Amino acid sequence: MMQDDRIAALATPLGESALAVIRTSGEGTLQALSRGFSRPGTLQEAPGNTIIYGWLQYDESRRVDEVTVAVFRAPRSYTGEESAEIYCHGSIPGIQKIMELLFTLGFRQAEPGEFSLRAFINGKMDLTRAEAVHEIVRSQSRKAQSLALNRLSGRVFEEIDRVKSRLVDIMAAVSVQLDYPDDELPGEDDDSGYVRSLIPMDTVQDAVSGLERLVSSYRSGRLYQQGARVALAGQTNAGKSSMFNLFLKEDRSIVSNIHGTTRDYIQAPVVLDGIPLSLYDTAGLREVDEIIEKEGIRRSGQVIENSSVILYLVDGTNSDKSAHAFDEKQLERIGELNLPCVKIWTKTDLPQCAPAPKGFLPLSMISGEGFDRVQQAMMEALLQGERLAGDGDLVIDSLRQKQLIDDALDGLQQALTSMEGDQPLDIIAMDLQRSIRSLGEITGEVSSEDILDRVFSGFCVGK
Ligand SMILES: Nc1nc2c(c(=O)[nH]1)N(C=O)[C@@H](CNc1ccc(C(=O)N[C@@H](CCC(=O)O)C(=O)O)cc1)CN2
Ligand SMILES: Nc1nc2c(ncn2[C@@H]2O[C@H](COP(=O)(O)OP(=O)(O)OP(=O)(O)O)[C@@H](O)[C@H]2O)c(=O)[nH]1
Ligand SMILES: [Mg+2]
Repeated sequence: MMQDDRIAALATPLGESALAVIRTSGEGTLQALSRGFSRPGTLQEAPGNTIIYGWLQYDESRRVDEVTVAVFRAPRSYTGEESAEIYCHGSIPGIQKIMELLFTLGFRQAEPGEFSLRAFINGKMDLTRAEAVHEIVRSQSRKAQSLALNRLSGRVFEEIDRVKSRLVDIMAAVSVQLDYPDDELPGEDDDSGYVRSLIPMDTVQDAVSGLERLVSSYRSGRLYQQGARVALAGQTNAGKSSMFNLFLKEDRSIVSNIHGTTRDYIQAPVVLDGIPLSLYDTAGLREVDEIIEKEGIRRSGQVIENSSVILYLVDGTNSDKSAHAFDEKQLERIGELNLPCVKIWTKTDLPQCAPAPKGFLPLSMISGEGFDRVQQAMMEALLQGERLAGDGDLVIDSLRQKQLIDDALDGLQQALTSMEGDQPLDIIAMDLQRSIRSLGEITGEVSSEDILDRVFSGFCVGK
């Protein structure tokens, strides 16, 4: 990607809307834009952070749209470059015509994430903030958006920077010793004590626990951003579709006492505790020869295998022994797949319902009794020991960041082991250096084209 040319992109969805925003950026943007503007002088002389009204046009007789243009002067803009935002009418052909005009004026279509890439290159934001911009746009729940806002305001950056600067201080002292090994070198026998005086264990331990906290927030970060797939499974008539409707608070899936009512699985989105869930009602499991139902069961099997958590329902009023054996076989298979599973005993409102066996949560779809407990158990299964994040918590949501923190932790743990094993100072220094490098990569202080490509290519065009 070149940084010295002018880029343009639609920043809002392409569709019918009251207004649409087209972003432009790069040195010479206002000069270029003014050649297609009804008031070229006004636009060129406009101070930064002002809005100019006028027409986009090839000339007086070939007008393209009536617009307002927001003017940003370098370095006071999102990208840090001279920029302009065009507020036009939100019509698809209108937008297309404006983009064509911009191309003839010397702008090119921006790559995905290119505005944010430029902001990073021009020192407007570090990589954790740039990733947060993208995470905000993608957030599917209010909680996910709040957590991404914390990151945009620099909370991840600050935490990483805090840990890193302590390690850098240690490295500085270590480097001096490595460069001038003869200075104040104590006796050979007392080497480890001297290494420990240069590298305070508790500072390294503190760095480890800070980084471990961040890594462990990743699971809930993922959960808030990506959500989870929840499959309702069990034999026919167990109450899966009833439960599906209970989740959605809507009569969405057909419920009947005829076994095999649901054949095609049904998917619906639902947000629970700020976590966007994809809920699947599946075909009841049973041995059948009928070809359509058989296919429905096969497809449901795939949905179940690909879910993050399974809610397995058993009809508590069914006293049939072979039915119980069938359930046990299914649960065994789920166990083998290593999928988290919540076992639910349904129809507890009916007098013929047997008491829920050990490990099963009782539930009545009619009264809703037990539903809170089931939802809670499902969340616990999804979080696997993590606690739910609060709005103000520091939670990471980038696999890239998580992997780099893992690398940094690895280096620190290695350093600690080497210290315990009284390894020479230069070996320990290499481990510390590796950690520092990984931390620098998280914020983008250390970066390469590859890294930047990986971060920004997933963005939307116009971001
Ligand atoms: N019109 C508009 N609204 C927007 C954005 C945008 O790019 N344009 N944003 C895009 O994500 C978000 C806000 N983020 C922004 C970040 C920095 C600057 C900016 O111009 N910063 C300058 C000037 C700051 C100042 O005047 O004090 C700077 O940092 O130097 C603008 C928006 C959401 N709303
Ligand atoms: N009393 C009572 N009836 C229930 C309960 N849950 C489900 N039912 C009834 O049980 C029958 C089957 O419920 P569904 O939700 O259709 O069962 P399913 O698991 O989706 O069945 P298939 O689609 O055939 O696999 C319906 O008549 C429901 O009204 C419950 O908790 N209490
Ligand atoms: Mg059903």
